[in-house]
Parts: sequence; structure tokens; C-alpha cells
Amino acid sequence: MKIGLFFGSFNPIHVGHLIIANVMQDQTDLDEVWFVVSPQNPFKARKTLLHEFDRLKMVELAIADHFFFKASDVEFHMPKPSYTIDTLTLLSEKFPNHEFRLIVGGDNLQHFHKWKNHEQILEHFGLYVYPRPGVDPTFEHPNVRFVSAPMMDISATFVRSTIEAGKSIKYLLPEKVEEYIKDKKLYI
Ligand SMILES: Nc1ncnc2c1ncn2[C@@H]1O[C@H](COP(=O)(O)OP(=O)(O)OP(=O)(O)O)[C@@H](O)[C@H]1O
Ligand SMILES: O=C(O)c1ccc[n+]([C@@H]2O[C@H](COP(=O)([O-])O)[C@@H](O)[C@H]2O)c1
Repeated sequence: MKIGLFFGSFNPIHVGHLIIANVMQDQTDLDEVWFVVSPQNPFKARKTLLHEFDRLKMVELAIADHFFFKASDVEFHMPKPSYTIDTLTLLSEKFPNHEFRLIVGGDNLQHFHKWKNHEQILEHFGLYVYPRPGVDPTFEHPNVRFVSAPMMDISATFVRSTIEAGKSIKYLLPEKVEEYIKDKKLYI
């Protein structure tokens, strides 16, 4: 099978992530999308980062009813920060019958040249890119595929700041995730 690996901090998962995954699974040759929750992005500060167990739980709640989506905690058992090439290598060894591609938002292309062994990622795996407002990624490589789909101006940063401001996050993420955040009093 051809698997799209959707790596992310998912702090928290929001409807943007779900729409991206659905477009990738439904409109490309990807059979499944696996959401890989990264404990620590090498480029991001830890300040507002929730514990990875909470982030994984929210991903699981969000995708529970989608047959072709899966959640992965593979990076929880690996050294931190989370370098994508190391995870790709491990997953390829573990699942030799699957072909893996990376799903990324256009913003990630801007700094992609700084990722660990990025040439290897391009050569052996390749990227499926979802457009993101405010970024105009000019990146030419035979293994980089731009998927044309509606842009969404939503981010986990916006979700967190909305919660902090005491405003409603209804419709920004699935109801079950909203309930989890409220029950556990997260991001306040
Ligand atoms: N609205 C969006 N449009 C396109 N790509 C997105 C969007 N939101 C998230 N992504 C992509 O999803 C992946 C995981 O992103 P991440 O979990 O960091 O979400 P985020 O909303 O960008 O978070 P934050 O605001 O905390 O930086 C990344 O590849 C990112 O580019
Ligand atoms: O491998 C790298 O060098 C690398 C550099 C920056 C980001 N990443 C990964 O890219 C993914 C997207 O990160 P984020 O925080 O934007 O969701 C996440 O899994 C990070 O670990 C990976």
C-alpha cells in the first residue's frame, strides 16, 4: 500500500489537518494517511507544547470514524527532537511492503532545505504538498507533488490563542476534541 505520513505536532489537531488528510487520501493515489505525532519538532519551542500523550489522544478522537486514517506514536519511542528521516527509515524497515510519502503544508517547504538529510527524504520518499495561505513555495523536484485544493487559514496557534482568550473553538476542531480540551482544561 501507498501510505501518506502526515507528521505534525498536532498541538492540537484541527479541521485544517483533517481536510488535508481527506483530500490526500481521496484525491491522490495514497491508500491511507497515518498521523505521526511528533513529541518535539526540531525547529519549534516547547513553551506551549502539550504532553505528547494528550496530543495523540486528540488525534485518535478526531480520526476514530475514518477507516483510512491511523494515528502513530512511533516517535514517542525515538530520540528527541524528532527527525523525520529517522522515522521514515524505521517505518520502512518495519513495513517493507508499504511505500511511504510525506504529507506537508506549503509552509514546511520554506525551511525544508534545513531538515536533516532532506535530499534523502526527497529521493527515497517524496512530498505531497497542501497549499497554505501566505506561502508561495517555489520548489522544483520530480518527487514533490503539489496538490491543488482550497486554502485554509487555520492553525493550531489560532486555536490555542482563541482558547486562551476565552472564546469559542466550536467548528475549529471535532466536537470530541473540543470536549477533551474542556474536560482537561488544556491551553488555559
Ligand atoms: N491550514 C493549513 N494549511 C496547510 N497546511 C497546514 C495547515 N495547518 C497545518 N498544516 C500542516 O500540517 C502539518 C502539521 O502542522 P502543525 O501540527 O504544526 O499545525 P499548525 O497549525 O501549523 O501548528 P502551529 O500553529 O502550532 O505551528 C504541517 O505540515 C503543516 O504545514
Ligand atoms: O527532520 C527534520 O529535520 C525536521 C525539521 C523540522 C520539522 N520536522 C518535522 O515536521 C513535522 C511538522 O512539524 P509541525 O510542528 O509543523 O507540525 C514534525 O513531525 C517535525 O518533527 C522535521
